[in-house]
Amino acid sequence: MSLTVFNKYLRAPRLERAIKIPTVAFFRKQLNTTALIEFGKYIQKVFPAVFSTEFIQHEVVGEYSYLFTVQGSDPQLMPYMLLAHMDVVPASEEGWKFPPFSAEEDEGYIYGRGTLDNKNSAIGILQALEFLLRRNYRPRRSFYIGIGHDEEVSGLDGGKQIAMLLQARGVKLSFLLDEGSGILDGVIEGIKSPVALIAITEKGLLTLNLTVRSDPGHSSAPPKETSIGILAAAMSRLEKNPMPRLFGYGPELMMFEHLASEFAFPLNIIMKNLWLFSPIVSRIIERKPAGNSMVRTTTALTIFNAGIKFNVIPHLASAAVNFRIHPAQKVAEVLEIVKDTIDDDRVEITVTEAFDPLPISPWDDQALGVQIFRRTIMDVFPHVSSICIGNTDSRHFTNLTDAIYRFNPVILKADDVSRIHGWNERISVKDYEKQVDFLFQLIQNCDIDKLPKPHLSTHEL
Ligand SMILES: CCCCCCCC/C=C\CCCCCCCC(=O)N[C@@H](CCSC)C(=O)O
Ligand SMILES: [Zn+2]
Ligand SMILES: [Zn+2]
Repeated sequence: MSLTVFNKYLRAPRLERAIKIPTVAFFRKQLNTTALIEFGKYIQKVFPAVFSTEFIQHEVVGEYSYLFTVQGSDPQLMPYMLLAHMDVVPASEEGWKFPPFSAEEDEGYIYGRGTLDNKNSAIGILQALEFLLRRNYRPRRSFYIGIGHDEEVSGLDGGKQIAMLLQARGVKLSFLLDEGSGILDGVIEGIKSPVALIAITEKGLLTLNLTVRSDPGHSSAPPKETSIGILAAAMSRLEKNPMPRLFGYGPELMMFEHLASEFAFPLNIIMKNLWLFSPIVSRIIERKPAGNSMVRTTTALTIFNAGIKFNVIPHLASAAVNFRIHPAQKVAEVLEIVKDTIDDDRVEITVTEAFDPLPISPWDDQALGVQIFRRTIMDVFPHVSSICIGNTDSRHFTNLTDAIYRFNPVILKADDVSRIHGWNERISVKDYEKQVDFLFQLIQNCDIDKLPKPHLSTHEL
């Protein structure tokens, strides 16, 4: 059942009102809890059927996160899970066309923090379910919905607690769908038509704190080197010496091979023969930030702190560097390279957070999740497997399933990727309604007895 005519329950105003609630997460334990509470009240108000249907249980986990258990009518079918988060990264008004929590609509776009990451999924999932319930739909297959409250600051108190609760209950999932990729339109140079990339793994992460201590003193008689100068030099070395190219050593190889037929001649031949051309291809792809993130472990200098007054030499300078680890590398190896690159004992290096790249989810035609996604997006976009360049709450669920997929059915154009965590994050009203439609259909497709026979290759879809 496709939604050609949108019902009022599927339209965007519910997302707009959710965007206006500033559920900002600054650091772990530094969350706008007033807004998180308001968000909880808001979803109860606008999704009454979700909260009152007798076969749906809702629980508040870790004070602000939500877990919904939708009891299907057939207990023989293995459940699945839809995951999203309500928290957002901070946004200052500077640089935005409209204030980031205004949800202003302009030329068909809703502007605001969380429109892509990730209130579009949180509200979209609940909105699709609310609509199904109002049509008296009772799912056959049970499923869980997790709406985390601290994904942007690690997910340890929200998403992870949900995962632990389900694990303690002995739950096993047939698959899990989270944010983390999208339908790319003009993002990959050389491909004209939109492609739906479903991320089957997720990069690892390493955040380091760098500290330099030196003697404080009067700025009128400065030493040759200060804590700021030493630290700045170390940071600059890290930025000027990117991590090695690893293109072709992870699932991105498969992704580009799958995509080969979407490229025009001669790129299609080149992409089909990456065993030979990957050194050249990686040099082309790395020129843009999103492409670079596919090619290597990325290095991002994100925090720099030092000094209190213009005429005081500071004792302490500290900074943070955030690495996103390519699937072919591990934390330990990245740390070794960092130490060699900095090569200065005066720079104290401490690990703030670290985890290796996530396991690769099944991508064969037999995997239920794959069949469902094929079915749900088949008529609209070709799809291929990919890597999620950011991190998601789904990484806390590896004990519940090996089939974790990261995909938002939202069209991302070339300039959209930088809007995520950046200025002018936005979603078109049309795209949001399509996302709800996708979720509405996906829930129903999970109940189909026999899914269509898989196609042999992705470009046939
Ligand atoms: C050849 C070019 C290919 C380019 C592919 C780019 C695909 C981009 C598609 C979507 C954007 C990625 C969004 C990732 C979602 C990340 C969610 C998030 O922000 N998570 C936080 C978690 C912090 S706790 C570790 C994060 O910082 O990653
Ligand atoms: Zn997110
Ligand atoms: Zn994010």
